Amino acid sequence: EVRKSFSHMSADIDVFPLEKWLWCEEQALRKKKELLEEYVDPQGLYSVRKTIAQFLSQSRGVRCYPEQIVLGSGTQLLTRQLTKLLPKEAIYGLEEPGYQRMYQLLKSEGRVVSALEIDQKGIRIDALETSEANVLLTTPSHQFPTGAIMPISRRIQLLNWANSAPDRYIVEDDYDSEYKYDADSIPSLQGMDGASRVIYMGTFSKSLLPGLRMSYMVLPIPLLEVYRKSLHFLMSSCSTITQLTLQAFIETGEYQKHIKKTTKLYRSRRAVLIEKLQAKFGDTISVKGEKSGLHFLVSFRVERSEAEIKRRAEERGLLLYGISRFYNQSAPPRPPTLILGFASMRTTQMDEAVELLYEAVFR
Ligand SMILES: Cc1ncc(COP(=O)(O)O)c(CN[C@H](CF)CCC(=O)O)c1O
Repeated sequence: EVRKSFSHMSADIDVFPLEKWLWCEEQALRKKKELLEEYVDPQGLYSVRKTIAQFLSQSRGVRCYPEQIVLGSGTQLLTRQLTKLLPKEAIYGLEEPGYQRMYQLLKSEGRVVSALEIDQKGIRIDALETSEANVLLTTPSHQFPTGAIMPISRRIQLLNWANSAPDRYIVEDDYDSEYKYDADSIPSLQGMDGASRVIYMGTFSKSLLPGLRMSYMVLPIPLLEVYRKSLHFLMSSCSTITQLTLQAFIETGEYQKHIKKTTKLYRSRRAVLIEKLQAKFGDTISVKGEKSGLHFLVSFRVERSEAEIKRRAEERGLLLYGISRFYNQSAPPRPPTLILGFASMRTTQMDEAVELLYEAVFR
């Protein structure tokens, strides 16, 4: 149904290789069921972390030992654990616009958070340097939500920033980095970091399903030592079954196959949707952030406000998300801008969804 088809938070279950996943799950359960009798390693099963470390090295140039990986059921939960490893007087810098749930999480933890200006290359170094922030959360692969891809030059500046004062860290949130269309994949910041300044965050929510709640962070060795001392009491928050199934799914090559297949599918869904939007809206819209990831931004050169467009869409049964949800400490700019996801947008739904969007903007 077309109601949630523009949502950047939803996946398309019809695209998920359920039969293969179930086969992996059955193998895992039959061969390793005794692991379910006990609590496994708080960081997640070593064998699973080894598989993920190998995958990260090949796909993202992340350099780490399995020991440095911590599995967690969600990026937020891992970030909460991370704040307990960092100096308690740390000041957190987040991108503006940025991942508002991370901003809200840090505030709820009583942390000092400053929202920092970005440009078309991602976080601005001058904004970072004039701020008091010493822990920066950034999304260099595909800035969330604008889609900016951070070039190597800016990445080097960022690493220089992190190395020019003590207790500075960069949290590299690499969500949906598996999907690149018209841009070559730039290796991770973590792989360029020679000084244990980068904490790498990843998730299977975008490449597989958010419902699996399988995410991970890669801790630099010094922080791993703090983790082992201060968070040793935590039990793993990820289901052992899901861990074992994911391991089998990666080791049998099914994960790589799925990424290839969905990259092709999402590339074409994205192209067809943009074509239909441009055919319908002409030069009243501008699209950006479509070179990678599972969503892009559309700005509308119209008088109507974002809130008004959202409301009229909902009246017509179409759920929309506006850019203002990602502004934490400043007002969103004009013109009204929406974040349109295409991972769960079937091509058969596009005409209806675009028509409803058009009515919400112009009727
Ligand atoms: C920047 C960013 N880093 C990670 C995740 C993945 O988190 P997890 O599934 O917990 O591993 C998301 C997921 N995207 C959010 C949930 F869909 C968007 C919410 C909204 O827009 O309110 C994200 O945007």
